[in-house]
Amino acid sequence: MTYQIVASTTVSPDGIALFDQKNYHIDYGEQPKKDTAGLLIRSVDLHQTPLPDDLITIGRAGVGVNNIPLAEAAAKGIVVFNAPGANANGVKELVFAALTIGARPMLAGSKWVSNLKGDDIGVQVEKGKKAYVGTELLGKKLGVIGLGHVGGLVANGASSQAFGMHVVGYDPYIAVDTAWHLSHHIKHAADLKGVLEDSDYVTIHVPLTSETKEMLNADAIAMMKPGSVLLNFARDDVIDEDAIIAALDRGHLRRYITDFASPKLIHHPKVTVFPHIGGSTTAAETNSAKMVVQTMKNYLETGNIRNSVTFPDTDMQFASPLRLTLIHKNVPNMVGKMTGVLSNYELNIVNMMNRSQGDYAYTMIDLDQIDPKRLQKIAAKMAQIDDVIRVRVLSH
Ligand SMILES: NC(=O)c1ccc[n+]([C@@H]2O[C@H](COP(=O)([O-])OP(=O)(O)OC[C@H]3O[C@@H](n4cnc5c(N)ncnc54)[C@H](O)[C@@H]3O)[C@@H](O)[C@H]2O)c1
Ligand SMILES: O=C(O)CC[C@@H](O)C(=O)O
Repeated sequence: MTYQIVASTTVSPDGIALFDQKNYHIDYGEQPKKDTAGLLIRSVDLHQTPLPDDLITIGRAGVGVNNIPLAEAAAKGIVVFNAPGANANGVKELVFAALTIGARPMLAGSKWVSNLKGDDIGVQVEKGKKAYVGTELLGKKLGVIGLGHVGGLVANGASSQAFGMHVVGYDPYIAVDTAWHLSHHIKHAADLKGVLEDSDYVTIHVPLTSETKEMLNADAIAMMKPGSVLLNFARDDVIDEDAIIAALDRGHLRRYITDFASPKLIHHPKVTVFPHIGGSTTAAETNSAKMVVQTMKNYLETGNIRNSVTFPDTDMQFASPLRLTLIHKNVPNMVGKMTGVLSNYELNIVNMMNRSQGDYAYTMIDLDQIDPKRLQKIAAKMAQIDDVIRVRVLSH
């Protein structure tokens, strides 16, 4: 079987190349077509894009999935994958550049130097450099909101001897594994106020969700220390832009440094904007694309799920000739109904797995070899069970 993949040209070719020519046909673009099995994208906004019923998976070569209509995808049985942690180091390094930019007026100094004229540039520099005196990060307090892959690296790095900052972190949903990797030098704040009130620098690393939308609004900014610097490499909408601009204008915030451009921000004298390049390093792009393509392929070929943001992880060895996979609602007695259909056809189940996550569940059923036409008939019967969303038949 050949799977049709639509891949964005912005995704690293090293990742796309993992779709072998024997089993995959690649079209370049960002819109799924009628027979598209997999859509591979970066930041393109899919909220207005119709998702065809036969689309099996969407891969996001990156972390943030706010550009994908997750609820619609889950309801249609489309499994969405991202690449957790794959670009975290790239973002961390840019955040350290931003912290240093926040401490020292190096961009303004560099701009000043590049506009100097005459043969005595060295003399002019030595005379004029007093206008570009900065501060140091050593001993300053950094508040980190969100201690996942990026926030964890930033917090650990800033609290290390190399930077010597006092770090306080806030993450009410921190994963146990992530918490294990945090330096014991990092203090934990119980609430947003605890991370904001004394920090000289605050950096935010949360996903954009309905809960985190405008998390840094006027009330939160009012809790921040006067003269502090805010960094946002997460998403534009985790802050209230007007509230930030007002706080900069009245001098409550000293600088806002962000990876997200907007008409109001780009010309503000106290704002530094990057063109969303946190994950734009060769390593980050390659890691993200390879990670997500591997998970898409694994799902398409074996039905196993890893790193999906919409469905639970499964890992069942594909040792029998045939596999049925069913995406269904997480309601009682689904397994009973499925096995009921199979027993009507007197089929022997070789292996089975059922996992649920929120409103949805996923079942994999391995079977011995049977006539392919008979199996298609059985799959069609399974698809008619109430609350079953999608049935796939896999063979090898
Ligand atoms: N600028 C870029 O190019 C770039 C690159 C990578 C990621 N990002 C953005 O940064 C976000 C974080 O990336 P990551 O790789 O660290 O993701 P992650 O999933 O590893 O970490 C996110 C962390 O935020 C925490 N969190 C969730 N809601 C929270 C809340 N209300 N308060 C405090 N903490 C909360 C989670 O518990 C988790 O630990 C991404 O979702 C994406 O939007 C941007
Ligand atoms: O450059 C990209 O694809 C987006 C990177 C980043 O915002 C992410 O969420 O991973």
